[in-house]
Amino acid sequence: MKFTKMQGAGNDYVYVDCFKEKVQDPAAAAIKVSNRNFGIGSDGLILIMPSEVADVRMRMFNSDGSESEMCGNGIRCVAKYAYDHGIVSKKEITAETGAGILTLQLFTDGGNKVEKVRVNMGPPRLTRKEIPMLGNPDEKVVSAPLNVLHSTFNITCASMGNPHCVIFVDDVGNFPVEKYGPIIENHELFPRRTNVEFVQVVSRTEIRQRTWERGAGETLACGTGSSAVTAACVLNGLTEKKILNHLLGGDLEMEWSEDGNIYMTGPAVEVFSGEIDI
Ligand SMILES: N[C@@H](CCC[C@H](N)C(=O)O)C(=O)O
Repeated sequence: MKFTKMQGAGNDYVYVDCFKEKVQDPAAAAIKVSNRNFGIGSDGLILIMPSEVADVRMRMFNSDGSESEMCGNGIRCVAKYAYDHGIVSKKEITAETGAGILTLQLFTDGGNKVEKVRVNMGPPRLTRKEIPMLGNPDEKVVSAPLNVLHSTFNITCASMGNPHCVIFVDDVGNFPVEKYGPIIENHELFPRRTNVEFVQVVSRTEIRQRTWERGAGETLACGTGSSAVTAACVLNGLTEKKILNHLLGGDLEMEWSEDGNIYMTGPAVEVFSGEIDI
């Protein structure tokens, strides 16, 4: 299988061009290629596919083989691959995902390669039934208490096509993400599990985020997570609607716009290409 390794803010995936390649069992391939000792090493596998309703289609698999509806850092890299490898020739493109059809704006460098992408991530979906979460289906979850081990956290939850649980902490750098992340990911409140974001507010326009991803563990960045966090910051009255998010692997510019959609702007980088037996 021919592949290209790409990363967006350090959130790295193995990408397969399914305009040319066929992947029989993507879940098994995701587990194999993601292994950082015996495989290529990544947070998961992303298939770049033809679409009947958009310029390109993305399917995304976590490193444990589970499929997610959406990947924010991944969709920027899909857009870069599609433009740089001649699948599209426009600088505004559409992409079909499990979270619907998204519109992306591409920014190129001097060599006409994409270096930055702005994505309309759509609106945050805030009710329990949309996330999904147990409890009153029409209720929003904003700063609701959740007991984990011997601590109580106030959680704010949102779906960006995939589920997110946001927790504000005082010192995110020293927060034990590995201790609490997996317990909240698998908490009975979330029937499809959840991604978990730990966030420190630096100012009204700047935050720091670490993410425990469903199906992958702690990663260097999460684009859908950053979008859910932007909504959570505003809903809790902590920041303006336009913020700079510092993640472990880089920065994302975020905006919850007046049109109700969340816009994310960030880097997309091709690392290397190769071939692997699967
Ligand atoms: N890192 C991604 C999200 C990947 C999927 C997630 N782990 C899930 O299972 O929903 C991003 O940048 O959004």
